[in-house]
Parts: sequence; structure tokens; C-alpha cells
Amino acid sequence: MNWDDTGPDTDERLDERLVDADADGEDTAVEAALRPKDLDEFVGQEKVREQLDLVLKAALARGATADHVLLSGAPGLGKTTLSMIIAAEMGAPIRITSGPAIQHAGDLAAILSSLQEGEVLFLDEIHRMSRPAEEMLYMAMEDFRVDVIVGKGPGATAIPLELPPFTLVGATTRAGLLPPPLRDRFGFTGHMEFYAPTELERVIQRSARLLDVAIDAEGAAEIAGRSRGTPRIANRLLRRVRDYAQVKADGRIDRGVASAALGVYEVDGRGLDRLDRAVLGALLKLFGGGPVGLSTLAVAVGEERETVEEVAEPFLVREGLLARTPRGRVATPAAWAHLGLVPPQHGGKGQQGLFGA
Ligand SMILES: Nc1ncnc2c1ncn2[C@@H]1O[C@H](COP(=O)(O)OP(=O)(O)OP(=O)(O)O)[C@@H](O)[C@H]1O
Repeated sequence: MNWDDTGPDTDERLDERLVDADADGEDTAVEAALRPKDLDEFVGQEKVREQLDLVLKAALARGATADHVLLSGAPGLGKTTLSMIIAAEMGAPIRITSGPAIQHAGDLAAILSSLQEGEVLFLDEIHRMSRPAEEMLYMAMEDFRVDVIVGKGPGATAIPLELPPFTLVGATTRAGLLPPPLRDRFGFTGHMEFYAPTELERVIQRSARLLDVAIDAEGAAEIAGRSRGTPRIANRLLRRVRDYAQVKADGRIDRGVASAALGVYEVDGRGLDRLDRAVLGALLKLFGGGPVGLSTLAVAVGEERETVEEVAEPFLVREGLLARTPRGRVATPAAWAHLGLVPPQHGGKGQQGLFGA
């Protein structure tokens, strides 16, 4: 039941996942070219856009630096893009770093003390910053000041350092993980949602224009439907479909070309890839739809527990195909339908009552 017995090892296989929302090296280079440059170009996220627009316009009208902004949401939804737009709209430079890159408070002090007035500091994965750095950030955000500690032990002294006013844009996939004192210091928090298929169609049409690829509305809709609500995935699938269109068709993307191309890459009509389908297939075919324990399910697909839990399950749960219950993993009726299988007469073992099966 291993979903790929002969391929490269797990890490390599997962790196190659087309439907992974995290960026890879290739992505970051192409993404730079595809990033919307202002709020008008930024597709979807109407609420966040409207609220942010007010925050920025008001700050500009006052001639002040914008309040600190926290952006929360899954990978690939546009947090980095939005931070760049914030800087562009404020006419300010931007410095980009991330929580894991700041190991010591001194690292943060060095960055903060070199900021220009009004500069935007984008701190990705802010929840992964070290504790001492986080504490230094509190004071920097509130008073535009840091205490640099010189020396060690009883002789250590704190030298206060004034900072120019700046705007911190923090990004996190897990707003709940931020300590409240940090969360409270942001003047505005934007929650980024997964995109609707029609919004992703607009993202795809826009990217196709920039990449000079001919695509019709149905072709864009076909790719959008498989993009798991995530612009980064939509752009990546578009590039793979473009390859296929160039090699196997006349370079133009319509529904048929998009569908055939994504068939080759094993991304199905709902955006599930091979790993997702292997997990779902095992749950249905070997365990009658569950409930089954995570470890057993992982062994059945020849994967690590963590891979199944962190890589495959979140999307399956989001799609309403799999449920995590106290008794184990359970397939929903939609899972049977998606894989074209018929559920056992009385539901899976012990499933009765869970979904009314
Ligand atoms: N609203 C949008 N409109 C058009 N393109 C978008 C939008 N949001 C994101 N994109 C595109 O998706 C890609 C990924 O966006 P971005 O790097 O900003 O995501 P992110 O949330 O910062 O991801 P991560 O947290 O993984 O760094 C970029 O190519 C960007 O151009």
C-alpha cells in the first residue's frame, strides 16, 4: 500500500509535492515576478484589504508611520506579498527577515538599530523567535527603544538605544501561538483566509498574462479547482500546465489541456495528490472507513506518522473527507464518493451514528 515503493526517499518526495503550500527555491524566484505590487492588484481577502487600506491611508494622511501589523494565515496565502504592498503603499523601504533567523537578542538589536525612519520590517514566522529577542521586540514596538546589554554577570549594563519609528509586519501561521503581550502590541491583525475558486481564477489569469501564456476561462477554472485555496499552489500548477501545453499542445491552455496536464502530475480534480489519495484509499479499502489509529494508518501507507498527520491530513480534514475523532481517523461519506467507492452496508466498523451512515 506504499504510495511509491521505488521513488526517492520521503523528504525528497515531499519536496516534490506540487500541492505543497510552502515555497521551494524555484517558487521564490518566479514568485517575485508574479507578486501583486499594490492593494488594487492583490486579489481577494476583501476584509483584510479594506481594513489595511484604512490603516495605511490614515497613517499617510497624518504623515505618521503605520501601526504594527500582524498577518496570520496558512503558507502561500500572500503574507509576504502583503507586507511588500504595505511598504510600497507607504512609500517606505522594507527589510525582510524571519523568526528562526533571529537566534539572539543581539541579532534583533542589530537589525532594529539599522532601520531607517518609516521602514517596514517584515518578520516572517514571528512565533519562532527566541524568547530574549521577543522580549526586546516588546519595547521596540511600544517605545521605539531597545536596551542593549553590554557585558555579563553583575557587571552587565543596559545601554538604551533610541530607534527611528518603524512598522513591524509580523507573519504567522499560528496566531494562537503568539504570547498575548506580543499579540497585543500589534495595532492591526489581518486574518488571511483560503481563497475561493473564483478568486484563484483571477490569480491564475493575472499570472498567465505576466507569463505570456494563453489561457481561457475554463482552463483557469480547472487549475483553480485543484489549487487547494492557495495562490502559491495555483501559480505552481499554472507553470506545470504551461509546460504541458507547450510540449503536448499548441501552447494554449483550455480545460482539456489543464486537466490532462494535472493528470500527468497526479493532482486530481479536487487538488488531492498521490499521498492524499493513498491515505484516503487505505482508510477506505483497508479499514472500512475507520475509525483507525493514526499510527496504523501511517504504517499502511508506508509513511511516518508525522507525514500523515502534518502533510496529508490537514487538507483532507479541511475538505471534509476525513475526520479526527477520539476513536481514530474516520472517512466521511464524501471520501467514498471522491474515490468512487461504495461504503459498506452499515458504514465502517463503529462509524454508525458519526455521519448518520
Ligand atoms: N492575493 C493575491 N493575489 C495574487 N497573487 C497572490 C496573492 N496572494 C499570493 N499571491 C501569490 O502567491 C505567491 C505566494 O505568496 P506569498 O509568498 O506572499 O505567500 P506567504 O503567505 O508569504 O507564504 P509563506 O508564509 O509560505 O511565506 C506569490 O507568488 C504571490 O504572487
